[in-house]
Amino acid sequence: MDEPKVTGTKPKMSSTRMILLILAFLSTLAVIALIAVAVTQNQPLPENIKYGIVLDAGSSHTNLYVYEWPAEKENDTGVVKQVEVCKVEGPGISGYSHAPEKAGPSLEQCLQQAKEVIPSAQHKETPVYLGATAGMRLLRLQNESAADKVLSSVGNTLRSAPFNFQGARIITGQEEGAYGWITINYLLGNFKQLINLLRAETSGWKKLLHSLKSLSETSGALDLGGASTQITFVSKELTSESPENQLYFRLYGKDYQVYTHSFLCYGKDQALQQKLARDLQTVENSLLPDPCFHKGYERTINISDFFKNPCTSEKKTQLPFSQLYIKGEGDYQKCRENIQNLFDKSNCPYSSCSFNGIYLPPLQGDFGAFSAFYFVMNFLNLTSEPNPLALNKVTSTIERFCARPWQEVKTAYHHIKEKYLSEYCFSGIYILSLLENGYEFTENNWQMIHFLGKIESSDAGWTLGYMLNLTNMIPAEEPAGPPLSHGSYVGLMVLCSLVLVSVLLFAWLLLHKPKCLQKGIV
Ligand SMILES: O=c1[nH]cnc2c1ncn2[C@@H]1O[C@H](COP(=O)(O)OP(=O)(O)O)[C@@H](O)[C@H]1O
Ligand SMILES: [Ca+2]
Repeated sequence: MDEPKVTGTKPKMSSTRMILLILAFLSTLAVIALIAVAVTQNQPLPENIKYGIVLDAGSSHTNLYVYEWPAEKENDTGVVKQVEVCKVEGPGISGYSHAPEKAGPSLEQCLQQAKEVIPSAQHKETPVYLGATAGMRLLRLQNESAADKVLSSVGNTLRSAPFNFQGARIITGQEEGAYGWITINYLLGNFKQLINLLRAETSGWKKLLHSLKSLSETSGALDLGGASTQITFVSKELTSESPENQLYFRLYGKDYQVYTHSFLCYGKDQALQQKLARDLQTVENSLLPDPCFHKGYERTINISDFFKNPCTSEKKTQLPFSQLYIKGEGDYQKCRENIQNLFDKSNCPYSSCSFNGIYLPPLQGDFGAFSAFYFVMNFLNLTSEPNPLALNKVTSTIERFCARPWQEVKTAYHHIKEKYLSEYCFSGIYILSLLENGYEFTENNWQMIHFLGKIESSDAGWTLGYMLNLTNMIPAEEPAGPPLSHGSYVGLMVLCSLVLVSVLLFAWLLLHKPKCLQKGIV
């Protein structure tokens, strides 16, 4: 008798199917286990936080900054952030020249605040640096021994704090410019290489695209203080005509040729002193009508100490009065012409200059403008981002603000310190003049300037760059490390697993040959 053919082959087919089914089941289990292990076993370790303190001893006041970063990642870019800022009461340390022993104790309140922010177990290992800028540069020129005494007083106070004292010194204008440039580019993520982008877990697409755009670009830095101002940017001019303005950096495996210059006496407070010293050359009596102050505003100035300042001493004249009475006129145009005289464009020994015969290569790329550039423009509502205002809009706003009578301004902004409020008109016009007449920004590249106070949670300024450099946190070469972040690693594992499942499914479909495949429906 013939055995029915079908019954002999049927058990063979179903055993293959069984094996495939078991395989598929086991693979799925394996994939689930793989993902579970990846998620649980590869959790980042609890972070060990480090701290650093920098005091910015500026001409007008001192700020203390506390920074923190995860110890394991200190060579990565963009991991250090500001966690505290404390404004020291009273004047800048150069204001203690008549009582230097009081300069140090003035810092104590802010040091106390730093002690509360940083866990006490870490006080001893936390470095503290003090950098003094143009106020102390001027004091050193005027009275070197007074400057030394002030520095030794602040040094003594910092040494007696529980932190790791690393020095109190006057930084050069070049350093101030360079560290400001490093700070903003570090915070903007401009030093990030592709590998860091892959590691960045928190950045969204927008940030990623921004970083990609700026992979090969950096932002220039414009810093306006009370006593000096700095301009720093990457210049594409290969040979520099003025070596003292040229800096070379190798950061995260890339070379940067950076132009920088610091103009002493061109911070906004000293620029006002310079302007008044010029006005005093032509004044007929002790009454000075001043177009840079609001109509109705009056101020009295003591002449006796006025010309002791190195920024005004060249203009010293004998005057038959000891006090000068300033009366505001609120006239934009006259003030602008007045301020313009501070920028001497008459001689340039190079192919191009800013002013006073100082070399300036062609302006390049975006600029971050911070410190008083930001304070003043922010007060005037002229910091609009991401679409900066056009130059003519900026000019007309400042013109209108200067034309407002002082009584009206005072009433409208009664919460603002009179010292600042009375000078926003002058400062606004000075900023325009410095950028337009001094550096020759035009309406075409004005919008490349971005007025910024903070980047994420950190203030724009030289202090962060100073600390990064002194703690060796910016390596010349890109640090080696795990190429992927925890998030990217898990993501990749999931992706691989999905591919694996799809392949297995496909194999099963091929072997199983469901009817729809055989008929060519799928
Ligand atoms: O809130 C503010 N509004 C206007 N100006 C401000 C404000 N805070 C600080 N400033 C000014 O910013 C400038 C900061 O200069 P800084 O003290 O850093 O001098 P430096 O950098 O030349 O040594 C000073 O002119 C100070 O008056
Ligand atoms: Ca400053």
